[in-house]
Amino acid sequence: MSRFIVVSNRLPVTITQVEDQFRFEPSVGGLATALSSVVTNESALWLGWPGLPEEDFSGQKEEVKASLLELRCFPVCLSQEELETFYYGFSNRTLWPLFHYFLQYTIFDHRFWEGYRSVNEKYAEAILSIADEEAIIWIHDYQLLLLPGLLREVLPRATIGFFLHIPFPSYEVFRVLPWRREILEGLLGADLIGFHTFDYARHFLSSVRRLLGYEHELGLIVTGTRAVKVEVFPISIDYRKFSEAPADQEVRDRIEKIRKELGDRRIVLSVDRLDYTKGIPQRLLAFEAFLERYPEFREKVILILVGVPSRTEVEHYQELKSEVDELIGRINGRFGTLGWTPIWYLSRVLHFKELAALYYLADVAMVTPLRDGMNLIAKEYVATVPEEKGTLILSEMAGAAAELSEAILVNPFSLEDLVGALKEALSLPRDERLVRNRRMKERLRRYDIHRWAKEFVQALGEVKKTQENFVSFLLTGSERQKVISAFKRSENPIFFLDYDGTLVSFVGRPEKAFPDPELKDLLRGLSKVARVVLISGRDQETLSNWFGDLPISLVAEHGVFIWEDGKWFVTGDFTEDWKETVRPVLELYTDRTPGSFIEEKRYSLVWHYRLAESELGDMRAHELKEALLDLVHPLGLMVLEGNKVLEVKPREINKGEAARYFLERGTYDFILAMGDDWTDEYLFEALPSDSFTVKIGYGLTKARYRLENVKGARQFLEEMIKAKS
Ligand SMILES: O=P(O)(O)OC[C@H]1O[C@H](O[C@H]2O[C@H](CO)[C@@H](O)[C@H](O)[C@H]2O)[C@H](O)[C@@H](O)[C@@H]1O
Ligand SMILES: O=c1ccn([C@@H]2O[C@H](COP(=O)(O)OP(=O)(O)O)[C@@H](O)[C@H]2O)c(=O)[nH]1
Repeated sequence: MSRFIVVSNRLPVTITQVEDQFRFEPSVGGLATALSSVVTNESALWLGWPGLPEEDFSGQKEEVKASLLELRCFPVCLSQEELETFYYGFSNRTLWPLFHYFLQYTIFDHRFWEGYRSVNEKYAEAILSIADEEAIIWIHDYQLLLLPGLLREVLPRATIGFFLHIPFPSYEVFRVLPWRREILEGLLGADLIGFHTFDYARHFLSSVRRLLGYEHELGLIVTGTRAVKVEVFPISIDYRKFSEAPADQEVRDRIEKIRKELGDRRIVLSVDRLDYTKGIPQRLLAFEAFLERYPEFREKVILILVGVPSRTEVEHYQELKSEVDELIGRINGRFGTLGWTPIWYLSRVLHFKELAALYYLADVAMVTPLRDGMNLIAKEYVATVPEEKGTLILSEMAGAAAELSEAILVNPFSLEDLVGALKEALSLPRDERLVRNRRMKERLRRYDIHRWAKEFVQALGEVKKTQENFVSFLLTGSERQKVISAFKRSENPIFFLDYDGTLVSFVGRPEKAFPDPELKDLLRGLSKVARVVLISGRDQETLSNWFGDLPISLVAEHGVFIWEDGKWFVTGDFTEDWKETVRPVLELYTDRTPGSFIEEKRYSLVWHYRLAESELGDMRAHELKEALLDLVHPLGLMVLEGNKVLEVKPREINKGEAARYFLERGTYDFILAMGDDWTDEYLFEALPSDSFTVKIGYGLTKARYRLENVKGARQFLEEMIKAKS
């Protein structure tokens, strides 16, 4: 069994076939390049696709597998058909364009989706063959969005991290995906989800909230069953490897050779996979416009354009290739002279040393994608180029722009911006270049790829610890029997039961959550075997209308009123004059938040926002709470935060105080309390330590136990009745 497993669609090595020999070469692409320096540990294994359809090596599968295992790579072999639907289909004709805001290129095809799901399942099976609950599994990128959820079903305790290398689009774009919920649920199988930038994380959190209804606090999402952390980790590079490359003899020789060929011409460098997200045609058009507008630079500048063929079976990539070829031909034909070709075009993969030589030589690197998750070329260039020499032109739409703010930042859709940036970059004084590069180099040196990986893995461990605070025991198995046996032995038991969210589920309007006949029977049954106190935030009238016919006690408004022997009495000397001061503030927020409304109780005012648009509701609730804090304190009031409600009420009223009223007037040898939200935490906290306290649902709690939902709570209470009969 392996301890640390990295999973990505592409292994960091790709198989290529030369005659009947297989060669294993490093894969190109940011992810493969970045992570290859992370999986170095003996017990680590990298699982992924080796880059060729399995039909191409079917006769030698075992041999290939063995060679890959020696490199600590565990292959997931994919057939041509699987690649069609999973890789060229859903991954690169649906998710890739959609997540990069190319809606016009996005195809929604059910066949692609089926293929995507089944290949994700195939990955899950492969992982399960080498991992158990103790494993740390780090999954990468958009090809495997369902994998965390699939693994979680089988390994509920495993440590699973997920990192997305491409942008997560705004909710308005993501919402068009027909399988948007499945995708989010798949991701939420992870313990930690990482993004390159704060904006991507923000977009993800917003989609989770709007589509699945899960809130978050400082990036911690609490679903019905788990806590998942969302964090920002901008990927970096192996800084040392790049900064030290120019000292390597082979790199020096290459530099020398190119320099000789170019003389003192200035170099503008452009390196990308040939991908429509990279803004290559726009860059070429800008270079053309630059030569046109500034003739003094003709013959003095060369654009070296490296375009690495990529995803060549997808039509938009083929179209891009033709477009780039044509543009280069046109520009070279238009401006070229016998001694000067304006654009040198390399349409192949360059190896590290070739690339390093170009980075070293380039006066300007033009990194102007229309959208890019991060873009490592920008970082590699800054790390390699001498500090007094290079200038980086960087697109605002690349994740890297969030860190490399000393670059000349451009909007890649603006020809004017691009042309102006080229002119500025080629004219920047030496000192200015030095200052800018030093700052960027220092940042990359400190936060390199090792730090990135280390911080992610560390954060993964911390999430696991945070989760422990959430997990009061699920009330199952022997623990459940223990509680039931204690109840069976008791002679004078008491149950404190919350109503909404505990005995009935939430609905849009509170008055609609009335008790069903089964619940009434359940409470009647319970009242025969224990003293039952229904302890709620609801008003007196509702509670006595609904439950007045049962032999149970009722607590209304969190403890203001108690119903015993068929009548209500008030538990303290409360006033309501404060309402005139507080009500206008609540009204102001109600007017500003469609869907919200005020509920007036005898001694409290409640602002409900369950029906408001979720993000707006949360934002307004936050603002309202702030606005109320200063106001309520001198009035002896407090603001209580419940489930999509804010309640203003006298400070001394809470469910804990209400429970004390009963405990001081009787001797009980078994105390059970059940509740689902913050108002019930006062109850859990106030009870003696040997009480049996149960939180319904998942969340931070003082309760000893947890039950998953209303259904589970009712089932448990049924068992309690049976135990005594
Ligand atoms: O595997 P391919 O389909 O050939 O594509 C190559 C890789 O492209 C993408 O790279 C992304 O990750 C980089 C590192 O985090 C980031 O700098 C860049 O902005 C992203 O586009 C893709 O995400 C990888 O999965 C591919 O392997
Ligand atoms: O000829 C090339 C072109 C690119 N790369 C590597 O490919 C990666 C490209 O990563 P980036 O994040 O810029 O974009 P991606 O291709 O992942 O979208 C970088 O690490 C480059 O060093 C390479 O090895 N040879």
